[in-house]
Amino acid sequence: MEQPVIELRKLTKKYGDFFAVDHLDLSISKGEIFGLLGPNGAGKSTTILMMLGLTEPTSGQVRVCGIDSTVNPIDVKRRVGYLPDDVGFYDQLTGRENLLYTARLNRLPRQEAEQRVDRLLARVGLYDDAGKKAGKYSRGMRQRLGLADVLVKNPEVIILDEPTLGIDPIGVREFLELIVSLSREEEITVLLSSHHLHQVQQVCDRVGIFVAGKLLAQGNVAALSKALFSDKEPYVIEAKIANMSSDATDSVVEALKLQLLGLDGVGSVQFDTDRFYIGGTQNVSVDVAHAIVNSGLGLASLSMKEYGLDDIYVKYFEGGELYEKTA
Ligand SMILES: Nc1ncnc2c1ncn2[C@@H]1O[C@H](COP(=O)(O)OP(=O)(O)OP(=O)(O)O)[C@@H](O)[C@H]1O
Repeated sequence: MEQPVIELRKLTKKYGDFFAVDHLDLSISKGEIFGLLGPNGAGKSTTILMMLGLTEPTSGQVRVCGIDSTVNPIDVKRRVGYLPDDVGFYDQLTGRENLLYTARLNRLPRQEAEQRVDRLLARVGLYDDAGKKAGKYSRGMRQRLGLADVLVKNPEVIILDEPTLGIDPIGVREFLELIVSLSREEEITVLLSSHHLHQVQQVCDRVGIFVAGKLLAQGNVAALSKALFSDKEPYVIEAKIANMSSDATDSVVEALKLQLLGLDGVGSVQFDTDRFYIGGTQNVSVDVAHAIVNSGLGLASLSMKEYGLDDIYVKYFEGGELYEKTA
């Protein structure tokens, strides 16, 4: 198997007795867009600082592009573009001059630098504003200029720390689309740290849920719900019965409950007023629909709930109730 581009092993950072990052294991492959999702104070920025070699781990290992960030931070810096939530530019210089300055710091020959800078300005949609002073850029424009700035050195990895803070919704969408197309076209590995669930969900191939210094789970949304809700039933089907009026249907409902409970993958069946709630480990909606119709009851509607990132968010980030069924 190809070596991961980002690899953390038991990575730990303590401040006194406090674990800011607690034995973190994580592997990110080439070209992957990985979302580090966690509330404020979870330890995301500390983890990023260790990846960049800007702060030393208390214990554990961090390798980026096969290089130990703690031992060779300068080599890592050459290959990694880091975009913080607010990039510092020279406000009196134009967007283009700022990028050319970065190119000079990275020792790009002048002609190559000019060509690359113009290509990048066009790529991030700032070509027409390239002659404006950076100090006059909007927040969204600054972040796009920031992205062009990290791309000047042709990085293998881009690390973005809350890159969309303070950008309006259209700007956010454009920015995220840009990240995805860059990653796909140039096989750049992306680590996106954020506490915005929906943004992470929109663009990331995999997500890691990071709370109190620990990675609680990682994977795509389906894998995450499985990992985080394995104690629960991952599927809940709600079936609403039409014309529930007669007492005569009580016996039908009772018989149906037993029949539904007998279906493969069903763990629980509840009935309340005019609807069944069928919980289980599989999506059995077709079987449920057949059973209800065959019992002679009318089926008004059938809907299925799968645990998704929303539930994860409520559970881990807002401390609320996960899911409540009417008893
Ligand atoms: N230099 C430091 N000294 C002591 N504690 C620190 C230091 N830096 C960070 N911490 C603590 O470590 C924890 C993790 O902080 P970190 O900034 O990594 O979180 P985060 O997930 O990036 O949150 P945010 O989104 O708010 O930046 C926090 O409780 C923070 O107070």
